[in-house]
Amino acid sequence: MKYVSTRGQAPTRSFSDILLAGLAEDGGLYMPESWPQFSKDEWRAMRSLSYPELAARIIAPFAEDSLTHETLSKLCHDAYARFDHAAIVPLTQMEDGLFVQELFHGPTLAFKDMAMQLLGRLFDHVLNERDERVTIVGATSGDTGSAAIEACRGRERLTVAILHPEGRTSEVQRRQMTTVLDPNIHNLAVQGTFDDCQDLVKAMFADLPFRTDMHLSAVNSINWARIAAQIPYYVYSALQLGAPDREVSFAVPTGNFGNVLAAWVARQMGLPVKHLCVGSNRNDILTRFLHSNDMSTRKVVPSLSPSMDIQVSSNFERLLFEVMGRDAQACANLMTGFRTTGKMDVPSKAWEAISTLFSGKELDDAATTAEIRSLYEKNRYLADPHTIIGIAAGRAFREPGVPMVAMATAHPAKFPDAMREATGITPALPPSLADLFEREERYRVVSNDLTVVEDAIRASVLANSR
Ligand SMILES: Cc1ncc(COP(=O)(O)O)c(C=O)c1O
Ligand SMILES: N[C@@H](CCOP(=O)(O)O)C(=O)O
Repeated sequence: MKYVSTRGQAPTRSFSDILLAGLAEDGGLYMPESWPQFSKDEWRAMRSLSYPELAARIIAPFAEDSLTHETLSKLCHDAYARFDHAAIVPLTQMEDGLFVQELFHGPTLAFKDMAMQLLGRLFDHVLNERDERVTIVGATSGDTGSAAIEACRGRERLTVAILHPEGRTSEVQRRQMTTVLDPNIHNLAVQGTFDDCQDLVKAMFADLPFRTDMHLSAVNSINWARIAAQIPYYVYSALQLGAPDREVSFAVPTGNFGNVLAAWVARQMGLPVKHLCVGSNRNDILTRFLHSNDMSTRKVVPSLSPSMDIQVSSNFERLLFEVMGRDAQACANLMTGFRTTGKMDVPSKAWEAISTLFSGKELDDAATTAEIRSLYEKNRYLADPHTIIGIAAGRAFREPGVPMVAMATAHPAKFPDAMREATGITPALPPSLADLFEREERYRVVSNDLTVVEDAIRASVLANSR
């Protein structure tokens, strides 16, 4: 499979090239040239596969120019060996027609492990083959950072610098990042929001001398490999619920739009996905857009679901590119306009195509707490403040005869204060993290300034190469 940029001004590349490149040189996001297709019989045959085998089968067509099936299969088996549930992504019925799929059984207790455990191994494999090293820069609102750090710690060919917004993650999330003291891991607490961190990452990629010097690479969902590795769990639950002989819908709590985009990709590949429902907190740019074509940024408000405190959803660009008939120039114009004005005038035809398939529901903090409490009282199920937003969205748009699967994106123990407030229960961290609050922390506070951040990263790379 070859990959093209959504902005049309970067060279077409292979899977391993885009794995290492992360963001295209023209500022665009890489997309596969075409969508791999599976026939109904091929989907049916996947029902008997274990999760790692299914993941290898789904990802293979995206990576066939770079990895043999045997290599990919081995990497998938290794990646999911560390998960603490036999099913990897267990599916539970919550109510009539409403299911919850748990994606948080990996080492850092959030759905990011699903892709990141594979990504760390893919980086290692490709860099060993090429005898190269890279510097990974990532932005996190709480979960991507710890998942990336856990997947990349101690890997010789990787230096990792993760930017998080100072004081805007939960304490558990921060400590999961800052207590990892391996010499190749560097945490920067930026005095700003997640959107500032993401802007800094994109600005580092746009600074070509810095990008080339540092051999920059990305672990955020701007990296296509992240999206590819998030597709299999949608396939897994759809097959369990009767696909390809029955339609299924998904509900996903949304921030950077990477998770739900993977569900949309599964649909592009022929999986019968009827509807995609996204949930947001008060930072509701995406749900506002779906309701009324209002894609305008507002000030980010801290919420009980900090990982979704995002205004600029990177992956929306990929969807836009596709629904505008892959017109890269039109896509580039819209993205440049959005960056300068904070408002995007999505053509009405594109908006209609998107809002026919996607629906959105917003929950403020009070509603989030009430929903956590009510689900616990009815089902004795503890849903974290992100997951509950997806469940509420799924419930709102459920249709008779079409199973709705809501994605449980984080373990409730990552957000103890919110859980205690809603239910009176403080969920325990698993034994691997039981001493998290006694561990030493290491991070550096930096201003929201490109030069300051680049200098800090240069120093980290130098220190790691000694
Ligand atoms: C727990 C949790 N839920 C939901 C989201 C939103 O996912 P996405 O950014 O892929 O839309 C995130 C952050 O990405 C998260 O960490
Ligand atoms: N919510 C995310 C934000 C970054 O998202 P990504 O999927 O693009 O890495 C986080 O937890 O950091």
